[in-house]
Amino acid sequence: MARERVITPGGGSPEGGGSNESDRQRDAALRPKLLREVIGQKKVANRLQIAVNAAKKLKEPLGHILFDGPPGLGKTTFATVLPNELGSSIQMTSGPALSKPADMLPFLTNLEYGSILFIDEIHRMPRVVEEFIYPAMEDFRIDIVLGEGVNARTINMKLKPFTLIGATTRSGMLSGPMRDRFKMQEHLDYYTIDELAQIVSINAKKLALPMAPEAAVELAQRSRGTPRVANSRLYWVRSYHAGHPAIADGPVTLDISRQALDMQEVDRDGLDKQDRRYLETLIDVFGGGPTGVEAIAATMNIASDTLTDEIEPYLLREQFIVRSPRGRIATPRAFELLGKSQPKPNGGSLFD
Ligand SMILES: Nc1ncnc2c1ncn2[C@@H]1O[C@H](COP(=O)(O)OP(=O)(O)OP(=O)(O)O)[C@@H](O)[C@H]1O
Repeated sequence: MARERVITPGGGSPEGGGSNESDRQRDAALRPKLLREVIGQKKVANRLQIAVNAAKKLKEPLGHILFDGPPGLGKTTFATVLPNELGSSIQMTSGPALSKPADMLPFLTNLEYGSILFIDEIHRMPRVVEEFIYPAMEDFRIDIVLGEGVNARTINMKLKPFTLIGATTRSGMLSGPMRDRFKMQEHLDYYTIDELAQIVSINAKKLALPMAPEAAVELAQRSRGTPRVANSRLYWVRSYHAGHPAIADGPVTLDISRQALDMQEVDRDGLDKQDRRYLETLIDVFGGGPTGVEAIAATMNIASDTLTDEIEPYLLREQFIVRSPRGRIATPRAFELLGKSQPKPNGGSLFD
């Protein structure tokens, strides 16, 4: 298995968008170790398998890879599976932890032939660091400037050929030159109920939690198409089950799964309190929109990045909201969910 080294300049933690440290530790325990254990994302997994086979056969490092997609869909999972497949090591950091070129040095000097450097939230890396690693990505060398002004000298340092894996929830924020340096660019999409139910069943087994297949499907249906959400709901169902002596000895049934999720205020569409608060704000405060995301964020007292990266992608996909040039608009489905009637400006619908 791969050796994993997490080095964070400045002592920070390599946090990615959309998850806190305890989520990350729990995720790590449930993460698939090999490509064949990865559920769903079949086209991506097949392409990666070919790239891994080729790298092994040609005895070359894997080309640089960029993963993009909403949080919790498996970008880190794919990045950590690859060194296991290749028998190489991985170092992990994140864009916000790399504020200056010197922050890259511990990683670059620790590289081994064919090892992986994983940068989560790569879109948040400052431009100066981005430009510093271009030659590292292209020619496996870096230019270090020593001294200042007229005394400045540039030293050229050779690096061991390696693979950079970047993960981003916002590929649009990456510069063109950075994006172009990745040989493979893979987009991860939401999972089907079936795929998520498989992940739930496998992870329930890893946690030694007996669970009826219908209970796993119920949990999958309420997990916003996202494995990380499914994992966190699974941990809650496990606590609910263990916390009720009357049921703790039997398996988790459909009923138990429903009761646990109802208690956590996760509805049948998988929306939680935060999602409903978003829709309530948009409908009650802004009349269903159109309104800008900054205004919604300020009213909810929440960072607008959290809305755009974590809450909105699923609401958009499930058509509870739409985006227009003038801002976000609640759809009839959102009004229906909250039991509100839709205003008809000028006698017409918002969508006229
Ligand atoms: N394809 C998959 N098959 C099985 N389990 C998966 C898969 N993708 C993700 N998971 C599960 O979901 C958890 C979260 O996934 P992961 O941390 O890779 O998401 P991420 O996209 O990197 O999120 P972020 O960008 O927020 O860091 C993993 O620990 C794993 O348990």
